[in-house]
Amino acid sequence: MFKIRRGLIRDLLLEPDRAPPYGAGPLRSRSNLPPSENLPLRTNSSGVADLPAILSKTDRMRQIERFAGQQAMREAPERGAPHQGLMLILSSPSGAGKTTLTRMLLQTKELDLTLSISVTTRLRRSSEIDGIHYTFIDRRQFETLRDAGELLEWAEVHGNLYGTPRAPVAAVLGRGRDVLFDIDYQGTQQVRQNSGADVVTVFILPPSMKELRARLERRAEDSPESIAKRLANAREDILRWAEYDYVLVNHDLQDTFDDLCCILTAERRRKTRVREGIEALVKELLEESAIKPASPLQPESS
Ligand SMILES: Nc1nc2c(ncn2[C@@H]2O[C@H](COP(=O)(O)OP(=O)(O)O)[C@@H](O)[C@H]2O)c(=O)[nH]1
Ligand SMILES: Nc1ncnc2c1ncn2[C@@H]1O[C@H](COP(=O)(O)OP(=O)(O)O)[C@@H](O)[C@H]1O
Repeated sequence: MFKIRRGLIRDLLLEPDRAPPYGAGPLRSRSNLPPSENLPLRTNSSGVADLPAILSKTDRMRQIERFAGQQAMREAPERGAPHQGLMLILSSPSGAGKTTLTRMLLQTKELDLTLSISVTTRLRRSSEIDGIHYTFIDRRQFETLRDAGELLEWAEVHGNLYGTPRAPVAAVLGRGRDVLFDIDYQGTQQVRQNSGADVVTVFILPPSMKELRARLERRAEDSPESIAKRLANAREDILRWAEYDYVLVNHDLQDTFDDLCCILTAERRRKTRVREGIEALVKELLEESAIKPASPLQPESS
């Protein structure tokens, strides 16, 4: 079962500044939580978390847990070379929740995801750490990287430049590990063109435009002009939903997170991604079934 501690959800929804950076600190195990924390988390109609609460996991997630060993199987040396990792891309209009979901995925160590840290010319927000959420660079540095071919993809979004450094992504994928991307539709198109079968794309929609605006205002990280620009650009973003493999409506944060875990698990188990390991296992099964059973014991002569 993939567990998120209650405090993390509260921090992410209500006090994003207090949320630990990506991947920081171990999660508490559910069995260590006091009983009052073992309650399902739901957000109310205004999108604010009802507390106290937690994300109990449902049978759906227990099924996922049963398959948790598949990553190890993909990498088992005796079953052949490690499979190339997959690229999980999240996109959404600004404020729909992809940064929050990214944090939850990274905090869930069992998922074993590595974030692709983009470079950007945007100004750093107060809640962001250079080198963890983004690497903040100026336009000249960005253009140097881009012109040297060091970016896997890049785009201009809301008047700023964003790009994915190529080398770290290749290194992680080459070790058979999966990489998580928080990039826009333009970047998604470029990655898909270059990396086709290894790419899984998920589009996150807000439940309503009213709620999208409310989330951007509650996040309180951008100027009113910047929020207005993000809302104006949301129309164009939203229209891109059909280009994605999966589309989720982020009404309840826990439900959306659960759905993402299901998508990731199913995609990891695709026949094309586990073929080498399964072929080796099937060979062993066939060899084992061909071994003749030992002959029955002869009765001792008196
Ligand atoms: N193409 C591309 N888009 C990116 C990259 N990094 C971030 N973005 C997108 O840029 C947009 C703006 O991101 P950000 O400034 O963090 O604002 P937010 O979406 O309001 O949190 C979002 O749609 C991100 O997904 C990148 O490396 N490449
Ligand atoms: N399902 C949800 N219900 C209520 N608030 C949410 C939900 N998902 C995210 N939020 C909040 O909405 C705001 C914007 O989310 P964020 O993850 O920063 O969006 P994005 O990265 O897509 O711009 C944040 O304050 C976050 O805590």
